[in-house]
Amino acid sequence: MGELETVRVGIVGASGYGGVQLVRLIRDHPQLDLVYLGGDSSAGKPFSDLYPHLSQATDLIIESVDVDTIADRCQVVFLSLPNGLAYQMAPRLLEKGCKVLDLSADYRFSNLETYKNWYGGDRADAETAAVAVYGLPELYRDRIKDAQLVGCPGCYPTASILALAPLLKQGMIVPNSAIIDAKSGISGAGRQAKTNLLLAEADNSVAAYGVGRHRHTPEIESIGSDLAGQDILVQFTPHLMPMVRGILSTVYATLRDPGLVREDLVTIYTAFYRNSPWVRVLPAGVFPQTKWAMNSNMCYLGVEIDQRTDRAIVISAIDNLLKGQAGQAIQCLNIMMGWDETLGLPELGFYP
Ligand SMILES: NC(=O)C1=CN([C@@H]2O[C@H](COP(=O)(O)OP(=O)(O)OC[C@H]3O[C@@H](n4cnc5c(N)ncnc54)[C@H](OP(=O)(O)O)[C@@H]3O)[C@@H](O)[C@H]2O)C=CC1
Ligand SMILES: CC(=O)N[C@@H](CCC(=O)OP(=O)(O)O)C(=O)O
Repeated sequence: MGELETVRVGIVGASGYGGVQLVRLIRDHPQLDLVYLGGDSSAGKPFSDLYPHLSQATDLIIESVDVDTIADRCQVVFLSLPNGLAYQMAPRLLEKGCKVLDLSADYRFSNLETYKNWYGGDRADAETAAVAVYGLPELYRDRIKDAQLVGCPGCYPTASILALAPLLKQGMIVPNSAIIDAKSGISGAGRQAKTNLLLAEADNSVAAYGVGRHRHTPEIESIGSDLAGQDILVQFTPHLMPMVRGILSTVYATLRDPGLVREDLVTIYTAFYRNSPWVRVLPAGVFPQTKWAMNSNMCYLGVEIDQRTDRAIVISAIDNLLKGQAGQAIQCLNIMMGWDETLGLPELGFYP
């Protein structure tokens, strides 16, 4: 096999939690060359001033965003920005020939009306949105391969959809019966200062938020409906946990076939994810914890059936900043470039 091409990449939103993961992952990736960092309030500062412990990773200075400059320098651009900004940049970056991976919600919805209902904003980029591919490789690998624009999934949707997908795809559950109880570490909220994210507020405490109305609900439902081949609804409740990283998503759904036992589910899930190196289905009776996934791009799945209620219970653990965000974006890029899906990504987590 010949040498793989080295690709010039840039990050817009480099100072944030997604940006800083990307800097580290790109530095450890054999085929990527980091040539551009962009931002807003951090513009003009060397990245190493913001993150001195990463000074050996890059000596780039964060620049204010100028699409022409980015496109001149980069073949691939990661947009790691608050919702509502990527759609103002992506169409021009694509026009100039860049491949774009958006970590925000802007390109996750094939139906822009759904996006506008939940996120607001005035979208004039329907043509661009129509060519975006949802960046969950385990389900859409074939489409990601040919994509120029990938809308990377949210962290809760990644954990929750991977837990539900085999059940939905194979029509195994009663429609609308899925209930998702999910917990996230605080880094899921990004690096912004907010009162509820203060140590004094969040430590030694667990709280639900966005109850019955979190914006990841329509994202899970739209992908879930695509898998099920019919419109489905889910009940989704997120919780903020007193930890930095990780998502644990526990999914309950009523099985159509009461005769199934948990070993059947292990077999079905193992077969479904047999070509997915970043999903590990655990043996019967084993359930994951978030710490297993910390600093790994792996999603761990544990499955069970409660014979009394005929419910499948699937527990999914990921690192919200890796498989839930920056790691998954690199996984998508690997596929877009025709590289091995695992290239440059951390497999083993930090433990304990
Ligand atoms: N955190 C997580 O676990 C996950 C986050 N996501 C999504 O990924 C995206 C990034 O998240 P995260 O890294 O956590 O967010 P952060 O709040 O940590 O970072 C946001 C970044 O956006 C930059 N930025 C803000 N406004 C502008 C602007 N007008 N022009 C240029 N840059 C701007 C900031 O730059 P500056 O400091 O220079 O102002 C900062 O670097 C978000 O859409 C988020 O919803 C998705 C999955 C998981
Ligand atoms: C703990 C926490 O606050 N988590 C974030 C989810 C992060 C994420 O994936 O959000 P996007 O869909 O905006 O990319 C939240 O609930 O808003």
